[in-house]
Amino acid sequence: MSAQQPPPSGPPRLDPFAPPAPDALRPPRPVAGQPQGAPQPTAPPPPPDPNAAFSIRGLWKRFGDKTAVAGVDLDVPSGSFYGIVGPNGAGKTTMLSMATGLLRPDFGTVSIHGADFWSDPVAGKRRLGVLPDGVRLFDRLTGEQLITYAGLLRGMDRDVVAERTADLLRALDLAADAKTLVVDYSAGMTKKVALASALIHAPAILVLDEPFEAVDPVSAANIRDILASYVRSGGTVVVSSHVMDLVQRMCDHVAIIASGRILAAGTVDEVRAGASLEDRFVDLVGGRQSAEGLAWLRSS
Ligand SMILES: Nc1ncnc2c1ncn2[C@@H]1O[C@H](COP(=O)(O)OP(=O)(O)OP(=O)(O)O)[C@@H](O)[C@H]1O
Repeated sequence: MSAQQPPPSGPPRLDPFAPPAPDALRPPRPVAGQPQGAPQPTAPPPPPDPNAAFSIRGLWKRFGDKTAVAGVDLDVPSGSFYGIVGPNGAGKTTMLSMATGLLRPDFGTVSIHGADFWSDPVAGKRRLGVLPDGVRLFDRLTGEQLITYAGLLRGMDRDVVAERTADLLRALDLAADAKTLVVDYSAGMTKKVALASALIHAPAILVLDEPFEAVDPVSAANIRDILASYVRSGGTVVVSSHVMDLVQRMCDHVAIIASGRILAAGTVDEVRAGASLEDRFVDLVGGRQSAEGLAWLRSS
């Protein structure tokens, strides 16, 4: 159809690629005069905290009919070691992807040290080191080449990149496999080389989605040491993990997320409220299933 032709008459057609109408995404607003027990209006969230490493307000993401993140407000204090925990499909990866520029939110804001992220994502990304979950790497490069590439992409000096690459390969126990193609790495080695690529430019904030998945215990302890010293020197770390015990020991703050909402957030001691983080998590999230339905699984 040429630009001169008038638009077709008749009822408007539905565009399958159009984003859902805002009102379809938001939680139902309580109606004035509803009977007792009806949902009450919630107070508007406070404005973004300019001192926080991340200040997230009213973040929403929907995929078709599925609401993955349903109005998250979260402040990650600068210099904190912040754990994000939640059951499978809770929305952790989706939330972190929106906070780090990998996925555009449907609604809401993300501020990094007071600056609105999505109005200038390139500036925001300069402050971040990100270990995304399940993103393909350039795996036809060797481990050494991949880390070097990440440093050069950040505009770093070649000599500094070479020095830091060697340091990172050594610290993450990858030096012997520096010349091996990443495609031939194990899952844990791949995780470590991706972590090294996120660290090379010494970012102010590190966001690590499941950094310990598939990593052996010695390497995991080395990574924990690296992250703890990074936080002691003023950096901020946000990690998502399913390992409650690890989060309780390693992090100073934690948020529990389920069905796209924050159920509890604060210091680890505030959130666990005298119980273990795991017990608190199970209390808040629920979902324990009995194995009764799997009687057929028992050997005779
Ligand atoms: N690109 C996508 N398209 C459709 N649905 C998606 C997409 N990404 C995520 N989802 C859905 O959004 C929900 C949240 O997924 P997400 O990966 O954020 O959860 P998660 O908390 O990181 O889970 P896990 O702990 O299992 O990694 C899930 O129901 C998932 O199926």
